[in-house]
Order: sequence, then C-alpha cells, then structure tokens
Amino acid sequence: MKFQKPVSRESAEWLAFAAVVLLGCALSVFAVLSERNFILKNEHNRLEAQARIVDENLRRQLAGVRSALDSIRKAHLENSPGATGLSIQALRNAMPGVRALALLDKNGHILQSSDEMQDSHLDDADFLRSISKMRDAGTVYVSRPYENTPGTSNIKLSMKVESPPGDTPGVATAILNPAYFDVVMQSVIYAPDMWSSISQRDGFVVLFVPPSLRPGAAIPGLSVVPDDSRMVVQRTIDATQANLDKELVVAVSRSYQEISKPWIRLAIELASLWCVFVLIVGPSIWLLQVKRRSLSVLTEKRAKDAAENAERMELALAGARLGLWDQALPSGLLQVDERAASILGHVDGQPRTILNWRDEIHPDDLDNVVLAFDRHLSGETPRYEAEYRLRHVNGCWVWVQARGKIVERDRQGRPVRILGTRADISASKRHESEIQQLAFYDGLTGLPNRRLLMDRISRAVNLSHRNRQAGAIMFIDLDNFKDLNDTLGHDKGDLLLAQVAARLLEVTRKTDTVARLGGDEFVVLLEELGASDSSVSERAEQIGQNIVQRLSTPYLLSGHEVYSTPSVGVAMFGADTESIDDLMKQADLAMYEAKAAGRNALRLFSPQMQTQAAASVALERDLRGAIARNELHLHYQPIVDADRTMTGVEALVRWNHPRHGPVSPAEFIPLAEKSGLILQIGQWVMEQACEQIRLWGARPESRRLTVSVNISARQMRQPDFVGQVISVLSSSGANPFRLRFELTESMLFSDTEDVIEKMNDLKAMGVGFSLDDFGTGYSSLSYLKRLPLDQLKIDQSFIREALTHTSDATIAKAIVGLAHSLGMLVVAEGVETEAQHTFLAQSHCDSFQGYLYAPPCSAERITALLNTQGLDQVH
Ligand SMILES: Nc1nc2c(ncn2[C@@H]2O[C@@H]3COP(=O)(O)O[C@H]4[C@@H](O)[C@H](n5cnc6c(=O)[nH]c(N)nc65)O[C@@H]4COP(=O)(O)O[C@H]3[C@H]2O)c(=O)[nH]1
Repeated sequence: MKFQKPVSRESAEWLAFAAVVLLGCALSVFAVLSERNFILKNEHNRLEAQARIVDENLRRQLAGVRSALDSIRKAHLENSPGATGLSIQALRNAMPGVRALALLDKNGHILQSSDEMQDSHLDDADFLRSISKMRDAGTVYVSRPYENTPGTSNIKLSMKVESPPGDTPGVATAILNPAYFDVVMQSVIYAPDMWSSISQRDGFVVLFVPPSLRPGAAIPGLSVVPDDSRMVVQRTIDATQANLDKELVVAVSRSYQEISKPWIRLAIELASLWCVFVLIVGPSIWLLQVKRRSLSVLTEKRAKDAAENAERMELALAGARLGLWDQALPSGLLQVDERAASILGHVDGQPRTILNWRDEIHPDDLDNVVLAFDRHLSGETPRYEAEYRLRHVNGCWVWVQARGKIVERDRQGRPVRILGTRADISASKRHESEIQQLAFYDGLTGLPNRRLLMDRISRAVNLSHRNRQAGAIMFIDLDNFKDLNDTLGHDKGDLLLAQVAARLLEVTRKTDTVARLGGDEFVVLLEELGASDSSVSERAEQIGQNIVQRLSTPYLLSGHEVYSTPSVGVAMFGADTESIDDLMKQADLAMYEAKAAGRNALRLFSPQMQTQAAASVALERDLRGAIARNELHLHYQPIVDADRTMTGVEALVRWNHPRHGPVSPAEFIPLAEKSGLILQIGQWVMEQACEQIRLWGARPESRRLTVSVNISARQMRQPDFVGQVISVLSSSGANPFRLRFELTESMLFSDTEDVIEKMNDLKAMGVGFSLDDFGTGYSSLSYLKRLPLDQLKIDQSFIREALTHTSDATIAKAIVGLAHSLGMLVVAEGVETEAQHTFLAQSHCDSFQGYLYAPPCSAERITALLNTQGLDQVH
C-alpha cells in the first residue's frame, strides 16, 4: 500500500495563501462585474429617462406647433386676415419653442406672419420646392435643418393650406426656436461626456448637444445604429402617430469609457489591493517560514544539545556514581533517584520519597549535617556539603558525600527547593583510613609513627603553654635488640617489638601516646603530669621505672624465653619549652646516658648531660686531626702465662690531648666508632702494631711475642679488610703468626658468614683470633665452634667478682672448660690480685692480663721488661 506523502505545513500555508488570493480575486472580479453591470444598467436607465424627457418635450412642442398651424390655417380659410394676423401673433407668444409663425403662398410670399418676420418673401428655394410636394393637409411637414445664422440651425414645420377654391394654395409654417430646444437638450445632459440629439430618421441632425455637429449633417457614431464606443438610448417619434411627414429620433448617449470609469477604478483598486496583499502577505509568509525554519533548526539543535547534555550528565552521574536528590522546603520531603536509592541498597530501580530524612543519618553525624544544611539555607555558605553515614537496608552504615544548592526561592526570598547529589564514599573512606593508618601508624605494632608522634608532641607542648601543665617524653631503646634480632631471626625480633608495644600500652594511660620511631626505638609521650615542679619529674621517673621493669620481664617468643632490657631517656616539657627538636634531643641524650650507664636503666635529662654531650662533640672534632697531629700513640699491656712469663701483649691506643691531657680509649673509641673515625684509627693502630712486631721479631727475646690488636666491627665489615691486612703485613714485613686480632661478640652476629670467611682467610695466613669480653654478650655456642678462634678472653667483670660471687666464679670456670673443649686457650683479663690469679690458675686458665702483672706501657718499656723478664718492676 502506497502512503501519500503528507502535505508539509509550509506547502499547506502556500496553498491556503494561493486559495485566499484566488478566491479574493474571483470575488473581486465578481464584484467588479456586478458593479459594471449595475453601472451600465443604471446608466442605461438614466439615459432612457433623459431621452424620454426630450421626447416628451419634443412631442408636446410638435403637438403645439401642429395645433397652432392648424389654427392659422383655419383662420385663413375663414378669410379673416386681421384675425389671422392676431392669431399668429398670439400663438407665437404662447409657444416658447417657436421663433416665428407665418402663412405663405406657394411661391413663398408671406401672407401673414408673427412680428419676428419682417420679410415679405421667403427665399428658401428648397422649402419652396417642397411646398408643392405637400399633398396631405393633415400632415405636418418637417423641413431639412438649415443654418439661418451661422452656428444656429433652424427647422420649419409646415401644414398645407387649402385656399378657397380658385385661390392659390399655401402653407402655414412655424420656424422652431433652436435656442429653446438647445436649452431643453442641455437640461438632460448630466455628464460632460454626454451627448443628446434630435435627428431625422434619414440621418439629418436637427439638434446636437454639444454643438459639434451642424444641423443637417450626418451624425457620425450617433446614427440609428449605436456606436460601440458609446451607450446610446434612442426614442423615435412615430411619424404617423404625430402626423409628421418623417420620423424624428431623439438620442442620448454617453461614452463607455466615462461610464466604465467607476468600475474600472474599483477593479484597479481591488487589483492593487490584492497586489499589495500578495506583495505583503507572500513575503511575510516566506519570511515567517524562513524564521520558523531557522527557529525549528535552532529548537532542534537545542533539543539535541539538551538531549546530549542530559545524556552526558547521565553518563557523568553514572560514571561518578552520583545519585540525585531533591528536597522541598520547609516540609523537608526528600526525593532521591534510583541511583541515590541504590547506594542504600534499594535496588528496585525506583526513585524514593523520604519523609523523615534525618532518621536515616547516623546519630553521631546528624548535628554536623544539620549544621551544614542550616548554614547553606541561611546563606552563610555558597553550597551545602557534608560527609556522613546513612543506614543501608541491611542495617550497616554507608559513608556518603552529599552536595547541594538552593535552586528555588519564594517571593520573599525564602528557599523552597534544594537540589543535590549523593555519592557513596565508603571505599574512599576506607582507603583514607588505610592511608591514614599507613601514613601515621607503624605497620608492625600499630602504634603512632614518628609523623603522628611529632604532631602529638607539638600539640602537647602547645597545650602545656596554655594550661601550665608539664609533660614528658621518654625515648626507649632496647638493649642488644640488634643482637637478638640477628640471633633469633627477624620474625622473632618483630614479635618482640610487638610485645614491647603491648607492654608499653599496658603501663601507660589512654591519654598518653606510645609511638615507635623505627627499629627498636619507642617513644612515650606523657601529658598533663601536673604543674611544673620537682614532683612532676618524680612522677615521670616513676612511670619510666615501671616501663623499665615491665620491659625487662622475660618474653616468650614462639616458645623461646627471651630476655631484653630497655634504656630509657626522659625529658620534661612545660610552659617554658620552646623547641620540640631540642626536647627530642634531650630525651635522646638521656637515653644514651642510660645506655652508657650500663643499660637496663633510666635517665632523666639534665643540663649537665647537654654539657657533656657538647664536650663529646668537641672531643670528636679534636679527634679528627689527632692522627695527623701525632697525638695518638700505642701502649702495650703484657699477657703472661701461669709462670708469669710474658707471651704476648695487647696493643691499646692512647690519645694525649694537647689541652685535656690523656683521654681514655673508653671515652674516645665509642666516639670514633660513631663517627667512622675508627677506620682511620684502626688502620693506624694496625700499621703501628705490625711495625712493632717487625721490630720485636728482629730480637731474640721478643721474637715469639704475639701482639693483640682490637678490631672494631666497622673495620671488619669493610669489604677489602683482608686486603688491607695483607697490605699492612707485607709493607711492614711483620710475621702474621705474631699478629692476633681481638674481636667482640657483637660483630659476629651480623654478616656472620662474611666474618667467618675473612677470619678463615686471615687465619690461613697465620693471623690468630681472640674473642674479647667473652660472657657479656649473647654468644651462640653453635657459632663458637665454627669460628677459627685461638682463644677466649674472660671479661673483666667476671674476674672482678669471681672471688665474691660464686656465680661469676662458676661462669669463669665454665668459660675455661668450654674453651678447652673447643680447643681454644683462655685469657683472663683485668687480673688485679694474687687471689684472682690463684683462682684463675687453679681454674686452668692459660694466660693472664691485668694490672697485677703490668699495666699498658710503651713498647720500649715492654722491650726492657722482656730483657729483664721482671714484670714486678713495671709497677
Ligand atoms: N680495671 C682494670 N682495667 C684493666 C686491667 N688490666 C687492663 N685493664 C684495662 O682493660 C682494658 C682492656 O682492653 P679491652 O677490654 O680490649 O677494652 C679496650 C678496647 O675495647 C678499647 N680499645 C683500646 N685500644 C683500642 C684500639 O686500638 N682499637 C680498638 N678498636 N679498641 C681499642 O678501649 C677499651 C679500653 O681500653 P683501656 O682503657 O686501655 O683499658 C684496657 C686496659 O687498660 C686491670 O687489672 N684492671
């Protein structure tokens, strides 16, 4: 089936326009034609009426003339010339249309006449000839029009006069008054183009108005045959009826051109009107359509844009997972779209209407939400924005972020509608809290990290400025944690740290902060301990002691009982505390003091500590140039056998400070260790010792002397340490078998394999090894058997107390037994008394070192001693 294309709106408009124009034109044509017909008909009627007037007038005049002529004839027949004369005059006077009346004989002699005729004879040959042709006495003979005076046509009407028998017959004649008829004719003319005429049937004009035609002339265009260019109305005066010898025709006419003027004007006007209509309405329709078309293009574009915008908006909202809400005010009726509803678990895909929106909000968040809402409504904020929790259909809480803006107000400016979006931010809240956790909390212990701690300290110090309440920070470092970590493994180390954290939380208040700075460093921040006085530091010390005590209790790590002790440094803060950095340094310093004091201890920061620390810094600075300035030198302390024969020496570095005099290695070696100067010093010591070995090796009494050199952990960890030793040995020419390195236990716990490898390399060259300070560390027996050690040195602390504490004596004996069982010799250091010597000798100790035999002294002194072998003389 074929559907016809629907007519477009524009085509319909053009069709309607064309129809209106056509209909209008048809109506106009009809109106013009009607008007024309009406005008023509009206005009014709009017002309007829005028013609009738002329006709009537003429008939009356003719009847009067006939009657007058008949009277004159009768009077003449009665043979009364006087009466005839009087009668003619009277008749003439009574008839305005007659100029003169006369009685003529057949030869033209005027027998009787009215006054106007002065002549006695009528010299009109044509007329005289016609008299003889007048046969009928009852007929009025009409002469040809003639021009008596130029421009004026005359006509004679005559009747035959039968004279008494025997007498000459004549005629009674009336000469009509042309002026009279002219007036009559003029009176019927009502338009300038109008003509009126009286003519004879055969075409001779009797009278013509306007006087353009001469009487007697043929009428061009106004004959009995009507002219096409004019409307002619004629009336014929029947000759028989009027007793005339010929018919007279009265005609009136008007020019069709003039008559048609009104309807032609009407036609022109209507045509003009329609032209104007077409010219105005046509372009208007065209313009309208063009405008409408562009409007429709614009509207379509706008609709398309709006649809695209809506689609984009929808995509953006969907992409951003934003739901929409719309709230009426002040009723509070809330409408949410399906996406906003789905955030709370309404998955039916329908928008929802909520009457009491506050009921869905978490009670803890409600105040903030209402505040933000009210602030926006009151114009305080440009938009409403809040993050809060809403109840999910399954009962849990969902974090949402809501944003909104007033979109409608009443006439008084009060808000009546607010529109906004809602987004589920639970995930970002979770991430935020995770990030917060990562950024501000320690991953292992869950304690605040350095960043959060610094923030809390800063706030605590500021608070103490305001409320004049003192607080304290405690630096806690686990003694030997590194050793533990290396021996037991990092997993156990982590367990230990976690337990330390838990214990710290146990012994502190909830308002205090326990933080982990990293490694085995913890910090406790104690706030509001009271007004700043000595009792406050006592409280801090008390808490610190609790911490020391609690952390010193054995730990159970995956079934292993482990011992650890802390060193705690405390620094107080209060209204006069200015720098947090300084506060931290003070606590750190106090903590190092605690460590220096033998560990498992607590120290409160004091200004003296600062002075000492400053002195240490100065000392370290001086130490840097000590080698170059030749301020260092070596002393050697003899090591003797049971017979007190010197078998070796221990090289001990000495520093003769230009201002402070001799400085103990116990003081500057830790500084050198800390600063790294120990590498330089160690290298120098090794070079000096090797040089001394070479010198002593050249002499028979000292040739067999071993020289022990202390090696620090940092030295040992150098990758080319073995190369350095080889280089020193070869450059000095020292016998490697006379060189012995003293190592501490601590250096064996880290990079053990590397240390063992280096030891083996050196051992292969003849270098011997002693394990110094044995018994104080956490030596693993399994290491001992793997290390290429020659001897163990029992730490001074056991020797010192060996005779007073049975446990120390037992340890000393155990060490000897252990060393011997592993094929090592034992050196007892710090032997000061004969009793100690006797005990150690009885305990099968192999060698002895101590003030009892000789203090550390110069190489020259050692040489002298060897020469005499009298150690007693050293004292
Ligand atoms: N109370 C007492 N002390 C005695 C007795 N006999 C010896 N001493 C002292 O005990 C220390 C023994 O050295 P250390 O344990 O290796 O302890 C050394 C060692 O660890 C370190 N040290 C000394 N020289 C060097 C060195 O050249 N390199 C390295 N790395 N450390 C060194 O400095 C520490 C202290 O050295 P010194 O002050 O020389 O102290 C020496 C020594 O003078 C005694 O009967 N009673």
